[in-house]
Amino acid sequence: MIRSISRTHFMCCGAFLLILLGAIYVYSGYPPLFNSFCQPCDNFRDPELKFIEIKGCPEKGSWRIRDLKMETGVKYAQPSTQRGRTDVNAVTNWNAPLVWEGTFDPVVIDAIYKRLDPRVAVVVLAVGKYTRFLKGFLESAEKYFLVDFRVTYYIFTDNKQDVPKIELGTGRKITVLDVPSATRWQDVVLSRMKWATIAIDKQIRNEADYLFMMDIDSIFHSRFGAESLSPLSAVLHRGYYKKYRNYFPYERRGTSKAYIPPDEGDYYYTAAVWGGYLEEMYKLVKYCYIQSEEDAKNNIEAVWQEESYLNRYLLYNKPTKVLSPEYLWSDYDQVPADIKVVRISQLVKNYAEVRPNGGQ
Ligand SMILES: CC(=O)N[C@H]1[C@@H](OP(=O)(O)OP(=O)(O)OC[C@H]2O[C@@H](n3ccc(=O)[nH]c3=O)[C@H](O)[C@@H]2O)O[C@H](CO)[C@H](O)[C@@H]1O
Ligand SMILES: [Mn+2]
Repeated sequence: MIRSISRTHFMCCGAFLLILLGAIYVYSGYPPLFNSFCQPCDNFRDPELKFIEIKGCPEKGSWRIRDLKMETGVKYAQPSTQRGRTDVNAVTNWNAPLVWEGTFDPVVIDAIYKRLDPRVAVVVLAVGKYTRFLKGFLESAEKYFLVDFRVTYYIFTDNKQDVPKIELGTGRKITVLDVPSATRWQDVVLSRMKWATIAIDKQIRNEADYLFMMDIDSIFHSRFGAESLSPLSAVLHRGYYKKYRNYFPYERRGTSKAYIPPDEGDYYYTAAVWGGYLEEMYKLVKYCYIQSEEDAKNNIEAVWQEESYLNRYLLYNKPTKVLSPEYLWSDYDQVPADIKVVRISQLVKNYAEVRPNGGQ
């Protein structure tokens, strides 16, 4: 009798303990046990190529931008179901936001995303004479780029001594990494994919939740804020956002891994600004790197280097946010009426002087 009571007693205590532990686990905010810890890390399947295994994601991945929570008491204008931008389309045909000035309220956006406090990595190359662009880029980014967020600029350069000392805001820092010099600009722009892949593996994965790839020859002029964040965000190239898809400068040679057939295509995206979850970006930069290596083995260089692979990837793996050309304009071009704000703009530069092998 005593033995049977103590057995029942023991089982009850055990069950109670299990329930208690389960409750603690759920309340502590951990992801469900049987859900993947690294959702964005499934391998990428290119429709025409064989299975490409791109492994990554050893991270816990508890940070998720889809969490659209806001505190009580935030004061902002009521959103309208009737009024909004009518001169541009603010949604893609796969129902992702297409972000223009007037399609978001910065107060609401900041109230949502500052709570999440993501660690943002910005990867830029400044090889050869391009170190001259660092000062303007960094100083203007400190004024306008994700202000009050944690940002680390990863500067890849062959010229460490030319990296300027810039006063940085709280929570912001610069990490300088060595890369070799190059004799062709084409090699530099393509190498961005390789260095980003390696640096994510070695270092950035432990230091960032979100990653942007950017050109260095640019100046920020206005807010470039958290409205740009999503699992995978790409920017419409200013030169093609009103053009018919067959005029896009996609890679059209069937022999290249970046090939896009005629009559296909959504938008033409620039490779000068793009960003996303660290693991989404890892998949994408590694994809561009692997595909360009494959092409190189066959003596092919895609027509617009990494931009060509990026465009192929994004055609078959749609971005979750598309940013208007406000998120990368150019000082070469006049600003049309539909661009209400130039948030960042590429500088006019003397290509022949600044690049190791000249060229346009
Ligand atoms: C607006 C736009 O669509 N820009 C694209 C276009 O830019 P651009 O013609 O503006 O190319 P670019 O000369 O700025 O090169 C791209 C970036 O590579 C780095 N760099 C380049 C050369 C060099 O000697 N040292 C160096 O550091 C630097 O960060 C630079 O900003 O074509 C390039 C090559 O296809 C890239 O796709 C760019 O993203
Ligand atoms: Mn550029």
